[in-house]
Amino acid sequence: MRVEFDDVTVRLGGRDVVQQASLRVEPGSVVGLVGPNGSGKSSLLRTLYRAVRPREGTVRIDGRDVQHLTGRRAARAVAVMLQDPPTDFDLSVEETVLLGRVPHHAAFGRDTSEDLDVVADAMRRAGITDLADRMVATLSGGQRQRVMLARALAQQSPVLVLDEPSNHLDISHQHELMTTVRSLGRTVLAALHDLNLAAQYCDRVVVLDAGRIVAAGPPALVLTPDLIRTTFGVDVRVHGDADEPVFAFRRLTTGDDAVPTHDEPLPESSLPR
Ligand SMILES: Nc1ncnc2c1ncn2[C@@H]1O[C@H](COP(=O)(O)OP(=O)(O)OP(=O)(O)O)[C@@H](O)[C@H]1O
Repeated sequence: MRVEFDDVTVRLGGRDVVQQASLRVEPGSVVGLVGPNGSGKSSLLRTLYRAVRPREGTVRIDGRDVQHLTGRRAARAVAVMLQDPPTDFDLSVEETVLLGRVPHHAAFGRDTSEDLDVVADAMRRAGITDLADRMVATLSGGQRQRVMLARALAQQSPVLVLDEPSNHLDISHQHELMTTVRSLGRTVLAALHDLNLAAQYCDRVVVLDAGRIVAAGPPALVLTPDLIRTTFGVDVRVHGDADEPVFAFRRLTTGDDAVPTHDEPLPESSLPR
């Protein structure tokens, strides 16, 4: 399914935390949202799964305004894996992953054998089969995050939203997660802090700064040292191939040139759309 943000502005706490964001995500592509803390990544994503209503603009899935979908249709279309999974779950891992099937049930419907198969497959993909009977509240942060991935996978929605999905995961599970996500063939929007993960696994990256989309395009074209320095205020050395850059970061030290601003021209490739 195609996802479109058309001139979206989000106002929270009396401030426009997302300003006139326009973005088109093609069906089956993996798009990474990157940007400093507070730049608006989560707020923009929240408009897609209707946790926030844009003050202006429209968010569409396959041409339909998400605000006009029924709750059930919206839940079938978009699954969400949040940044900080809840810790107060009084459910087992398997019961939690089964919650992903709810949008597929008729009212008061029971779990079917198909549900159980989908859940088993989702747990296998998320590497948590051996945790199936554990209570979620007893798991580590990374294990809990993988449970939330499995729940989102079990939802079988064509659009998947991941909000900083890897912040509790060790390095191996970070790569496993992104490999799994890429293999699904679904439309994926992921807020990511790790630019190396974004560069390696995303078809496109979208850079937000102070609520505005300042660049969008293929990672190797967008994530230039200049843009990284401007947006994140760090110096970067680029290793690896031109197609698959690997970044090493260094804090700007006193005496470095002043951090440039986005008023300076950005590479042409980086223009949104
Ligand atoms: N409910 C709210 N009320 C008021 N302000 C909010 C609310 N939620 C978010 N904000 C503000 O909106 C801005 C954007 O926040 P958002 O969470 O979208 O950023 P982010 O890029 O996802 O940040 P991070 O990388 O830290 O997760 C921040 O300044 C934040 O403080």
